[in-house]
Amino acid sequence: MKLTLIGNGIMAQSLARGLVKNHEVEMIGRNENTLKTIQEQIPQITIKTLDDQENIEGKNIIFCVKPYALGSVSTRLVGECDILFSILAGTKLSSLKNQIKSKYYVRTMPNIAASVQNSMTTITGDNEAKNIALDIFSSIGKTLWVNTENQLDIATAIAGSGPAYLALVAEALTDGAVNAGLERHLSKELVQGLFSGTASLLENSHPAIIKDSVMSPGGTTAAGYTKLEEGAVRDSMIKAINAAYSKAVELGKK
Ligand SMILES: NC(=O)C1=CN([C@@H]2O[C@H](COP(=O)(O)OP(=O)(O)OC[C@H]3O[C@@H](n4cnc5c(N)ncnc54)[C@H](O)[C@@H]3O)[C@@H](O)[C@H]2O)C=CC1
Ligand SMILES: O=C(O)[C@@H]1CCC=N1
Repeated sequence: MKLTLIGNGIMAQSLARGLVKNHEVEMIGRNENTLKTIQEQIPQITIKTLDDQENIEGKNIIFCVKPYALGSVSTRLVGECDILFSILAGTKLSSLKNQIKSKYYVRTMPNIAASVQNSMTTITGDNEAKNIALDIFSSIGKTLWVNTENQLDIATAIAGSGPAYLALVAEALTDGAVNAGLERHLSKELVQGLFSGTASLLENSHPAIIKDSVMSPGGTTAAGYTKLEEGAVRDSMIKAINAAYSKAVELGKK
């Protein structure tokens, strides 16, 4: 299947890197030089600059611009596409329907790990396009179909924004090891291994069980864990997800 990405930013490039393995990929952007540089890095894609009257008739579009650019880009699109897949945070299906003509509409929320084919992508929209959507986004990682846009907005907070939150934890742990006296390159390697091993454990174990099985009475883990509770890490995580979700809802009202 041929897929047309509109936008050439971080996410369009991440998606393209994964999608080229199984699909024909066209990338439409504003700047020819930027597109050429991207094509040098992902030679399988075809590139095209956005026309003032860009014909999308019969195409399968993955819309990858910033939410605020929906209005200005959509006025340049003519014709009716087959399926419009949007990755825009917060932007409602109703808003897409008002501004871009398509047979079917799908909202998706991938994450930056699409670039290494390990995205966690949440999807909702027209049921007629469900199987195609799951098939396309499965080629860049795991997928989860949900039935409401509200669920997708919550998924945006956790799986869309989540890499930034986990990256913060990874960076902080690394700094902690450096603070304790370990060389940075060794600290970094340890944290990479830690994340990968813990991700494997999480496939089959509840987080609380993992925590309980690590924490010995009066041991090192308990000593460190107390500090995390003092720093309200759990409370901060819950508040972060709530704030990101509220922002997605707010973007949807614009
Ligand atoms: N960065 C991330 O981790 C994720 C981002 N998203 C969503 O992906 C979308 C793109 O985000 P990024 O790739 O991070 O942003 P970016 O800034 O890297 O890319 C945005 C793209 O939109 C284009 N664009 C902006 N205004 C335009 C206009 N007026 N006319 C034509 N093109 C225009 C830019 O040229 C660029 O190609 C956003 O809607 C965001 O909500 C979704 C999941 C994860
Ligand atoms: O920060 C944002 O708004 C986008 C959506 C999810 C990840 N990045």
